[in-house]
Amino acid sequence: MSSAVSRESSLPLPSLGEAPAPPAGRPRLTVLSGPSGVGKSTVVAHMRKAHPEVWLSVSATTRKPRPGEQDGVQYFFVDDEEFDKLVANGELLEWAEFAGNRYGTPRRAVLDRLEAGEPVLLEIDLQGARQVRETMPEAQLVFLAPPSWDELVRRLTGRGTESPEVIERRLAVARIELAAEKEFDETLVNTSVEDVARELLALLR
Ligand SMILES: Nc1ncnc2c1ncn2[C@@H]1O[C@H](COP(=O)(O)OP(=O)(O)OP(=O)(O)O)[C@@H](O)[C@H]1O
Ligand SMILES: Nc1nc2c(ncn2[C@@H]2O[C@H](COP(=O)(O)O)[C@@H](O)[C@H]2O)c(=O)[nH]1
Repeated sequence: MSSAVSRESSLPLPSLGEAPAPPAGRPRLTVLSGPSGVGKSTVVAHMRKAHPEVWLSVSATTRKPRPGEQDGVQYFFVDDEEFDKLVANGELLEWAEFAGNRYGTPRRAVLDRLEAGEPVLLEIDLQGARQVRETMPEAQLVFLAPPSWDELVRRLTGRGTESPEVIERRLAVARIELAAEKEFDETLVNTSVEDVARELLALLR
């Protein structure tokens, strides 16, 4: 995306508290992906503040916790050996290496929720989204896009959680992820956290 490109969000919807009830039928697995720093966690946290019933899978990762992150809340923080075991034992629904660390979705918790008839939300990278598409083609894939490339760089840098080297690495991956937007069923543009949270909630239901 060129720095000159600016994008607007496109799905006019009711307020966050007024989303329609889910239709009867099959529970849905929804994957939310998008480049690092676009605002996935921010949007999901905003939505879940108003709707704590929305179940979000907690991934396992070999990444070190950032200040304030707690084991079992943002992630299950594991070492390389533990991650190897999760993979070897088939305990991950999908997994990927992203910018030097590994991340994976614990399979059992997701399947339990789906079997109980509850919708499931995964916040994962492009490689993981592609794996889910292969193994669970009924899943809904949602891409969160930045309003512009410059804004993405601003957000990732402004978050202040990564070194300049890691930011460069994540931005290199971001170019690949942005080029894959067409693989997704829906695109939401994160101009306003409030608006996108509402749009995402409507897609989940
Ligand atoms: N709509 C928005 N407008 C301005 N800033 C935003 C918006 N959404 C998120 N941000 C900010 O952008 C930064 C990155 O957001 P966040 O950590 O949620 O991104 P992410 O997509 O989850 O990143 P990662 O994939 O690296 O985990 C945060 O500082 C957040 O406050
Ligand atoms: N394939 C997977 N990707 C995941 C998973 N959990 C998180 N992620 C993605 O990793 C990057 C980096 O996350 P960060 O917390 O270190 O900034 C981001 O795109 C996440 O969405 C997972 O289980 N599988």
